[in-house]
Amino acid sequence: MARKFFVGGNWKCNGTTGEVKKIVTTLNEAEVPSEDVVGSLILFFWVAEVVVSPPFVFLPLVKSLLRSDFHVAAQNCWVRKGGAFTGEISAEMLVNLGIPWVILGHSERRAILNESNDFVGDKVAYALSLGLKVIACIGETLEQRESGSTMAVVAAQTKAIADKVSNWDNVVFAYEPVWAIGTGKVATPAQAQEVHCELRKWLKENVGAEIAASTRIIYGGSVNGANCKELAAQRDVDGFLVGGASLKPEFIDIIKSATVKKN
Ligand SMILES: O=C(CO)COP(=O)(O)O
Repeated sequence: MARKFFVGGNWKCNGTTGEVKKIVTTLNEAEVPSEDVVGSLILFFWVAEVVVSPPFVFLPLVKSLLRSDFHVAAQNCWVRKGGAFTGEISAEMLVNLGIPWVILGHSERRAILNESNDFVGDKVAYALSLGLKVIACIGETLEQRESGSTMAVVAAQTKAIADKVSNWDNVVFAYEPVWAIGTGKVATPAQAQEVHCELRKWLKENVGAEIAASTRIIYGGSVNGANCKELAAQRDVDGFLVGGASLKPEFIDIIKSATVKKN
């Protein structure tokens, strides 16, 4: 089955009510290839799945205003059933609010909040068990890349998730090299393709050929309107997780890169 191009916008810890409304208006007015609008068999391969991820407090507002062919994601959720965990948001709450997606294991949470591979694996498994769809983030630091351990790091992060997942239908991997996040230093198309290809190979060998072929691996790290086309042309790049540029109108151009022909 063809992997549908996926574009996620991670708004991180940004925005006021006014700014959020402005971004949603821009998205709602954009003409992009999308599921519901196109909706025909002939153009099926052409469409993109678009998911935006505002901070928790804006989720209900964004969900209520956003066009129906785009979806929303939370940026995190608690690892198990909710309860006495002050300051946390549970997966049950996301389900209750009708939030279909959640981003888990973002490098900012791994690095700043000390989320371990195991902890992220548990979160992914729990969120999936409640029916949430998960964007699972993985990626190496500059130090790890320079010491030649990129694939070992990415494989260990993936294994901690794979060990706890049995149904892969609702999993998208986001490969986000830490050195490319928010730095303006984007991975070259060849660097992105290399890791995506290796990761797919890892999935084939350790999970199964079918799952490796159908699971989307998207790239994140300084993606913008200018560099998205070259990246989108890479065979194993199935879309993007966009930070800074997802707050700007150029996010629309990034969505449109879904139509770029693969090399
Ligand atoms: O972390 C990211 C998306 O999750 C990428 O952020 P930037 O696009 O701002 O580099």
